Amino acid sequence: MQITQTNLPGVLVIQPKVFKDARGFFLETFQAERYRQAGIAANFVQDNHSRSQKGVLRGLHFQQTKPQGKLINVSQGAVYDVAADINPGSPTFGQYFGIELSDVNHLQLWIPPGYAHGFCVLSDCADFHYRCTEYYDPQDEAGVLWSDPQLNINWPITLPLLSEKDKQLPLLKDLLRHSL
Ligand SMILES: Cc1cn([C@H]2C[C@H](O)[C@@H](COP(=O)(O)OP(=O)(O)O[C@H]3O[C@@H](C)C(=O)[C@@H](O)[C@H]3O)O2)c(=O)[nH]c1=O
Repeated sequence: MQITQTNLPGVLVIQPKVFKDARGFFLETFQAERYRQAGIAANFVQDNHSRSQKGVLRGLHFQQTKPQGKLINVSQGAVYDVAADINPGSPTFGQYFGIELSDVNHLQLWIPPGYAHGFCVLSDCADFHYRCTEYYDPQDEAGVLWSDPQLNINWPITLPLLSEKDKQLPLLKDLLRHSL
């Protein structure tokens, strides 16, 4: 497995070792000791799977007091996945990292607790999996609008399909003003 650092502190791209043979392929999507050695020293408590159709965008989401670290992979299809630094105290505040994750490249993304996260679907359908370091808490969840000009994310789609909740997410500047 290969680990690549990104522009955001702690956000890592993981290329697992893929064993291909006449039957298909095999790969380990998680192995506690090896991922710990790679810098992902996390206690995972919840596994999630969402399926989305082409053009869907979910995000940008985070939990406020119990932030979730997320270890992400796509088992079917392709997505553009984004971690955004929304912490005003961070040297990379306002920056983001985006990467295509797919069932062809088998890449994984590790997003430590504290970042906002979202993705959009590039294939007809995508099965999106993520392992979290904190339990989901609907009272604690928050978000930033996907098209926030301050983040200026270069999404590979222009007219995404959004949940009603995600359409109404605030801009980062308004979120920070209210949390002061
Ligand atoms: C995220 C989540 C949702 N749900 C429920 C709540 C709701 O009825 C339904 C759909 O929830 P949402 O619309 O919030 O799902 P979704 O928009 O897919 O939310 C996810 O988006 C990505 C980008 C993330 O980073 C995740 O942390 C999570 O926020 O599933 C759970 O039961 N557990 C969970 O962990």
